[in-house]
Amino acid sequence: MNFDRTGEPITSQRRWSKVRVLLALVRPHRRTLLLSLFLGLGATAASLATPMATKAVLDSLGADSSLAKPVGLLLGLVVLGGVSGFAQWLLLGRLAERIVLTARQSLVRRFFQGSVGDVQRHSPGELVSRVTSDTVLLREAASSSLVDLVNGTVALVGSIVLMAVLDVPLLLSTIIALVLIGIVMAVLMPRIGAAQHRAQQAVGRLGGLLEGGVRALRTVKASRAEGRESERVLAQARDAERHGVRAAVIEAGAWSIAGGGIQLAIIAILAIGAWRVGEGDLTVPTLIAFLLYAFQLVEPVTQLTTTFSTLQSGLAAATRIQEVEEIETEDTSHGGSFPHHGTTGAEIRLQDVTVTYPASKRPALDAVTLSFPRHGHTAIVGPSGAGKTSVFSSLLRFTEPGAGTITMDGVSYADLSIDAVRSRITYVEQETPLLPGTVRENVAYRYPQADDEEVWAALRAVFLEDKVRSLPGQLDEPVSGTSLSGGERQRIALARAVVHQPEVLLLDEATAQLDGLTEVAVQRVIREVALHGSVVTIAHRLSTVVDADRIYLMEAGHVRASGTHQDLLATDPLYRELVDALAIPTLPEPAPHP
Ligand SMILES: Nc1ncnc2c1ncn2[C@@H]1O[C@H](COP(=O)(O)OP(=O)(O)OP(=O)(O)O)[C@@H](O)[C@H]1O
Repeated sequence: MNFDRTGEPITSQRRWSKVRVLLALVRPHRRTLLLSLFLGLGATAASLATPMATKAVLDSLGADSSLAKPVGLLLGLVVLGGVSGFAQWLLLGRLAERIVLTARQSLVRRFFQGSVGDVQRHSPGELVSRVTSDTVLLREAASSSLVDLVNGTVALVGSIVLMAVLDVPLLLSTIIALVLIGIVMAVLMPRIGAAQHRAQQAVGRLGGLLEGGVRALRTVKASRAEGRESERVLAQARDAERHGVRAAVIEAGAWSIAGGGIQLAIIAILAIGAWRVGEGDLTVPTLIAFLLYAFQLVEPVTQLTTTFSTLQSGLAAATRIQEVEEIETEDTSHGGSFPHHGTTGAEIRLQDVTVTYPASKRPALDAVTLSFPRHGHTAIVGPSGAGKTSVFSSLLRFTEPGAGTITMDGVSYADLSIDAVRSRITYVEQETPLLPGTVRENVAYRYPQADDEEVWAALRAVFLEDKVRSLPGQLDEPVSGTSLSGGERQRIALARAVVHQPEVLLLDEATAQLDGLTEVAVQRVIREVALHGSVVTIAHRLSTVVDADRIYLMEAGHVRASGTHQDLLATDPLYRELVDALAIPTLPEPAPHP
């Protein structure tokens, strides 16, 4: 039995599921594959018939008959083989590219349609390597290898049958060589596959580490850790090289054994054949035709060796692709929608909501009850790990609660589609990621139908109009080429939230210190959106909490207290501690209650 890297046995069921990944890729292109198989068989048939046609030419020499017919046949076979082979390779080249596209489409859709938790369990660099390099390995296995496998087998079996027609005793040495080669291959091929799988895993880890390192390049440099970081990434490159070399060495061994075995069989055929010709037991044309078949065997045998190796590498890639295929896609349209509502904003309630993450024993939210009114600003505060982000994840349905209910405008989330819920919520992440594209595309991301006037108005609201007008491309300036500061990036994300009046705005404030302008922009956005909609903030700034209409103080998955800033200051020591940490400068202590 073979074992994978984790020590888990590679059972026939797991092997079969990898094959299923390959077949699923091929299925949409089966007609093209069948056509190229058919053309390949044409080429194989032509090459199988060639020794017989050669024998016919040689036989006609002694028989005083016309040479024209057998020579014409030989020429015809050469043309048939050439044309079929050419057409087959053209088709296969196209098929390979289509297969790689099919695989990439399926993976990319999984990434974007899988749940946040499932997708983000993988490192981005790892996922990239699966889309870019693993699909290429799979492409070879799913296109030319499948065709080569069939053609090689037909050529092998056809040659043996035709050799048997020519002379059975001579066939014996060929059969012995083929059986020995088969045994050696059965032992070596799984080892090639395992080494290739490990090399691919190392390349995947390399992608993950590289992505993380480049993302944190400033920290790396400021910590003078360039050498350490590149060593960490290169260790994976060396690991990939080690396993790659191991696979190549085994492959070279397998290839030489296969080729060498056939060469030895040819020598044996030549020696035995020559002796039998001398005995008058065999004709020269038959021996030549037999030798031509034996020489022809070199190609299918070595081709099958290479094909098996390519298939192994494709199956190893299929395993890694299958891991992504196992990410369940979210059906965002399943469920009901809201009845037409004429009012602005939305009222949301969480009733006894409990959330426990798969990897965790303790619930992140434990029977939490919260309500967010249709209009106004509600802040959630609490120490790290209190469950604030989990409230947002539940509101956005990134996470489904294990117990309890969430309702929006009185309709339970259970009766609503994910699309219906998310269509009414605008979310500003703490990290405020900008997407590849222009300033306009980034600002209008949530509301793509926004016209230029609306985009400029949103930029104006967050004090970014002058900055964007100063860029050479203005709204068409790509954000990747723009040296936007951290605060400016946060304000682009805020502009994205206000380009269209949101019904519900979930704002996860940055924990890092905001520049004064950005802080004012945050307050302004909260105030304006809260006039007509519901704003819920995960607040990390004193300026955000003081004006909130209501504050929920969370601790260890519970709601510990709620009220206004002044209420909580007066009643809750944990809140006072938090405020002390947030306050710059510290607020004066409230006057003691009489
Ligand atoms: N995907 C996850 N898998 C397992 N545990 C998680 C996951 N996300 C959060 N947790 C855990 O759930 C608890 C609540 O996390 P949550 O992110 O909601 O807290 P938070 O109040 O937002 O913290 P912070 O202010 O540090 O962001 C923590 O103990 C956290 O470790």
